[in-house]
Amino acid sequence: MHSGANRELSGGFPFSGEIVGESAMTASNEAEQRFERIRAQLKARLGSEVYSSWFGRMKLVELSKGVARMSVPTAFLRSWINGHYLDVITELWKQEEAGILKVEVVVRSATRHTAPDLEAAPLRKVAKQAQTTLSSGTTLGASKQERAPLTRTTEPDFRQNVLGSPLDPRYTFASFVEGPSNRVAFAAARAVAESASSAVRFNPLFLHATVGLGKTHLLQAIAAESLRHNPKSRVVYLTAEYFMWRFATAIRDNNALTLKEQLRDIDLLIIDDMQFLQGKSIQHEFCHLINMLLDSAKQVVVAADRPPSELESLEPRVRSRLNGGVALEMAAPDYTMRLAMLKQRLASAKHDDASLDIADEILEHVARTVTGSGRELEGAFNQLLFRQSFEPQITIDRIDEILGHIYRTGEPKRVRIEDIQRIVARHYNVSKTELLSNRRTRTIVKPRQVAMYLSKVLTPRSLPEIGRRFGGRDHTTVLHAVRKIEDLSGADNTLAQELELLRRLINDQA
Ligand SMILES: Nc1ncnc2c1ncn2[C@@H]1O[C@H](COP(=O)(O)OP(=O)(O)OP(=O)(O)O)[C@@H](O)[C@H]1O
Repeated sequence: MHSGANRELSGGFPFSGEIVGESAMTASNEAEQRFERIRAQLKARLGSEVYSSWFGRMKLVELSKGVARMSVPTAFLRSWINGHYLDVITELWKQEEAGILKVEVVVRSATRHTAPDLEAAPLRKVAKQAQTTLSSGTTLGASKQERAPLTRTTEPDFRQNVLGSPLDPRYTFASFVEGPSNRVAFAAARAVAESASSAVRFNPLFLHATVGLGKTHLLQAIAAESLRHNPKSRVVYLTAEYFMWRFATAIRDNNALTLKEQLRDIDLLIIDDMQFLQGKSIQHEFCHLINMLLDSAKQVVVAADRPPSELESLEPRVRSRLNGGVALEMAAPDYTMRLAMLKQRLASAKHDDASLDIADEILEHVARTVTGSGRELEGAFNQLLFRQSFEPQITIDRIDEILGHIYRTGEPKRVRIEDIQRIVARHYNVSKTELLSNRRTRTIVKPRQVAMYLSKVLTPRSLPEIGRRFGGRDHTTVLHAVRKIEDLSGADNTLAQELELLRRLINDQA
């Protein structure tokens, strides 16, 4: 994190804090008082039930240069408020402060921290799913702030409009360790990021690798670097799952046309986790979009866990379009790269806390023994840092003991959907058959939605796959369940505690 200087608001309210997240910013008392009055008026106009459903967790981030910026915890809340209440909020702000030109609602992405713990890996995936960036730094969802710190080279951008979110500023070319296993992919990524849109050479550029080998890091570095080279270019980074969700909600809210127009108007489209793109109509939209971009010589970059020819769930025409460019594989890092990654993480951690240190021989030992992906190394490093804080004289034997499960399995523990279903069913005293059935009684709907939610946050499974595992439901049903539980748990402490308890039971089981 970096400290931001005190600033003077246009309305004359002093405002100080950091530019990392709304939690880091403290709006002045006067601004807060105005916001409080707006909240009270919203409650009076809409009734306390509607108010608490949509605005209960809204906070003031900033009042600056004619812009009132508020934050909410989920992308869903943001899109709902924007779609239904932006006019009324704008009107109320204007009554409070005539100089307000614009009202923005952003997602509190930077405040989602999880403990540095290996089991957190699947959670990162969920956060990643909800990311989109436009050149103007616009948000649709949460960002991957849970990741361990790498060097920040840019400040997060909080400007918002209809699409997109700030990229994770730690994912840059500078923080990406290059070596024999990713050199070609790295060079292609740089070439794409540095070339003007008129000089498109590898199109589409398709990067593939198994989990945790740096695809997302490289994709986000492409986006960040392209924007650095050409700040006016329109860059969109999003995951396939998020693309699906955007279309599903746009269709539901009758604004698919607007979304299509926004997507048509971009210079660089970057799609992550392509293997999760499901559904005929969504694939049709996607195919249409990339055809249009490729035909107008706009760059498309795609990443997946396998080459295009093996993406069986994709329609043949989407596959063939992806096959028409350059496909490059990234493999696991060698010892030198692993050591460089660990050293880089340590340097970044020291940047935040100069008292931290880990002996070279320990880093070398970990680089020799944790031979899998960047994500495993990240997990091992976080464990090391955590242990060092209360075992400063830590020995190599002790490290082997702590990291043994990574060495043994080569992968963090995986939670299974069956275990989630079993544990949730037992907790709520329903049978697994009922959980998977079509019964819609409240006593069954809630456990079913909780189980779907936990499946999404505790496993790397896609929404369509979770839908299949819950009695052949559609992915939009799963998405609805995830959003519902996410929103309810923010307002309902008992539910939040239940979820925490279930998480523990499930993790103990894994
Ligand atoms: N070559 C590398 N240099 C620096 N960091 C790396 C490298 N490869 C992986 N990492 C780090 O490992 C972690 C996992 O990488 P990332 O999320 O980019 O993997 P991924 O290939 O997208 O995985 P998944 O398929 O699960 O989405 C990140 O913290 C990333 O910064």
